[in-house]
Amino acid sequence: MAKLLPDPLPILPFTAPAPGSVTLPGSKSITNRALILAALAEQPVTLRGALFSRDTRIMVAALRALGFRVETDEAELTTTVWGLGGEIPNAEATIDVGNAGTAARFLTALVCLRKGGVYHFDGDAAMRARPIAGLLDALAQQGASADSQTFPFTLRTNGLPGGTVTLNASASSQLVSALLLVAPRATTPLRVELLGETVSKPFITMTERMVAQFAAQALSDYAIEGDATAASYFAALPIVTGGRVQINGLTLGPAALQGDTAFFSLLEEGKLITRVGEWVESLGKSHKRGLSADFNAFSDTFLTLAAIAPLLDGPTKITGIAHTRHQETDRVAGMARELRKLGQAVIETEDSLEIHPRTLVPGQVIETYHDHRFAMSFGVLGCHDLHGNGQPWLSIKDPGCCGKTFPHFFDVLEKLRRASLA
Ligand SMILES: O=C(O)C1=C[C@@H](OP(=O)(O)O)[C@@H](O)[C@H](O)C1
Ligand SMILES: C=C(OP(=O)(O)O)C(=O)O
Repeated sequence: MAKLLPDPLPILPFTAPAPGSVTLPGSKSITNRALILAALAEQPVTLRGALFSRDTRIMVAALRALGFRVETDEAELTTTVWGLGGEIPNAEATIDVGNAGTAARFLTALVCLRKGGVYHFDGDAAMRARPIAGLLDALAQQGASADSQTFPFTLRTNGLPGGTVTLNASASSQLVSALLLVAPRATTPLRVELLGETVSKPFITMTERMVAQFAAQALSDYAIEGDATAASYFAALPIVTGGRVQINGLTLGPAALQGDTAFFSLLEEGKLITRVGEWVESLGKSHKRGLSADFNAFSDTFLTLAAIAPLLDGPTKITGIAHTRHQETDRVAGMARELRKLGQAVIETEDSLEIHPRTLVPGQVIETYHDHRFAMSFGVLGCHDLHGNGQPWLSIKDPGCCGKTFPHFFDVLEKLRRASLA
């Protein structure tokens, strides 16, 4: 467990360039998919390099509530799930999905494999506003019935007979991924016909590839990549502090499962960073021009760029992010509000933000809206030495909310700062 942080947490700026090394936590998206796929396997599967965070603990607790045997070893970063080949042991369970989108969507589809099951789902207040209706509608076409189209709901399940279902996944790609994860266990082939446009497409490809990995052979071990979204904060750090950071555990290239690695290419093409092996290096002051990019395919990283946009020359324009208004919080509105508090000029549309850098206003407490990405993104901005004397000028409210995906984030940042002074 991460140690208790002061709330609000003043961020100590870096007074020297940041040469240091970080090891990424395991990917949230891969860990929570692998937990589901391991539960569906015919044999025990051990996940290695697994993430231990609020979202993955929620998934483990839910699998146990459903009757699966799951053993975790946090020191070793391993989790073993005794797969039951598509059987869901418990016919009735109460499942708390917190604010984990992956758990919410994937478990809703998983329990439908059980004939005659009754499952009571609920989550955080924020989850009650997040999209699930499209998935419930698709599952209803397979014989499941829910007593509400939003959390909380009780889901009565009837197995997955297969055939064609229609799905509107314009709100979240996780609705598609949820069906794809369980489809191989349907009685006859299950075909998903998508209605309308889908967001966050690389996450659907990740699901397809992982389903194929688990289907190809009876796995006993599965290695989890480092979290590429978490890596975005350490890609941004040298832009803020100068110097370079070594990022261990990031998988790049064609083998990479995570589309969020596109953030690195964006910063490289924008000449904000350069990469040599695992090292990410700032290209220095003269190159710090604002960027324009469509973030639809890797939107979890838009907050990382938006938060450091005040330090870039000229405007930064971020498009393709309307769907993020229905995530942990309304991320577009929240980001505009926090940047304006810091004195920035922000033009907000339904699906975009344009940030025009202005002189930063010190002494602000950043509201985090129970959203880990606000805490971590503005945590990186706070590393900028605004006053030139190493004194904090920005604080983060509820910094512990980073525990959703990266419980030790602020410890890692502080270690890097200390390393920069050595
Ligand atoms: O499938 C996944 O693991 C995810 C899909 C994306 O969500 P949406 O499809 O809701 O955009 C992403 O934002 C989320 O952090 C993880
Ligand atoms: C959108 C996110 O999470 P979730 O899995 O809850 O959708 C995120 O981690 O940025």
